Amino acid sequence: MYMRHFFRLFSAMAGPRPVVLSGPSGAGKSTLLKNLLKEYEGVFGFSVSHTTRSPRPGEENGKDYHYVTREYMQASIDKGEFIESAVFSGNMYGTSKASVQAVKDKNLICILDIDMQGVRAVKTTDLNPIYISIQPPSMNILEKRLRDRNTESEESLQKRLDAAQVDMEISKEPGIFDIVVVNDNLDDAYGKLKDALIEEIKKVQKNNLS
Ligand SMILES: Nc1nc2c(ncn2[C@@H]2O[C@H](COP(=O)(O)OP(=O)(O)O)[C@@H](O)[C@H]2O)c(=O)[nH]1
Ligand SMILES: Nc1ncnc2c1ncn2[C@@H]1O[C@H](COP(=O)(O)OP(=O)(O)O)[C@@H](O)[C@H]1O
Repeated sequence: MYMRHFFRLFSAMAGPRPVVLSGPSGAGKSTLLKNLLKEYEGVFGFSVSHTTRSPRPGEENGKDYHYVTREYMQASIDKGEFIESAVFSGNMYGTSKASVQAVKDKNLICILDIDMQGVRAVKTTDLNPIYISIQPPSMNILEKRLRDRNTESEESLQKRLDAAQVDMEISKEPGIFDIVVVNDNLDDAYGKLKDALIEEIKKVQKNNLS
């Protein structure tokens, strides 16, 4: 009884559990998380990563990513400012401590969109997120969606497809993810994602109302 009370108090102090969305490039992570941020404003907050890749048309510095140089990013990593960082498709990506803290300070559920290297690194921290894998229905559909997105050069597209193959294999290993959502029909996938998060969503809504 006493222990249960203690744990409840402890988890309330720690705030809501973060959510990690991972999965191959083109699986639909950004699309799904943008829907969540829109439908549940005041519940979710996005952990804005740093990257050395160039912004795509429509992307905003400080909103989608913090776009930085390699020199700046490496110096910040060396100073210990990052929870994790990785090289993906020739560019550096990383989650700064400040990005996650900014979301936690607002008492929101922090969403991290990170690759498999990031997932492994986060598992060694005390972040304790819910791990969700977003997977495409097939390699062919993934390739079509990535091509239709029209954001990548042929070289970048091939690198993403190679990484996707590895990602899809690793994601089958039991124990890495709490939930796997196959993004075939978007509305169905979004429904499954919401179902997986509804407990945490309700907790935050209740806390932020009281
Ligand atoms: N480890 C890690 N991966 C990240 C981070 N930010 C983004 N990524 C991953 O980097 C990969 C490439 O992201 P991006 O260039 O936006 O391309 P997209 O996935 O094709 O939209 C994706 O798998 C992201 O999940 C980060 O801070 N850390
Ligand atoms: N269920 C779906 N059906 C068809 N197209 C989709 C679906 N989900 C996402 N897309 C499209 O596929 C592309 C890749 O999705 P995106 O969210 O950018 O993936 P990720 O963030 O995982 O790289 C985008 O152009 C997006 O509009």
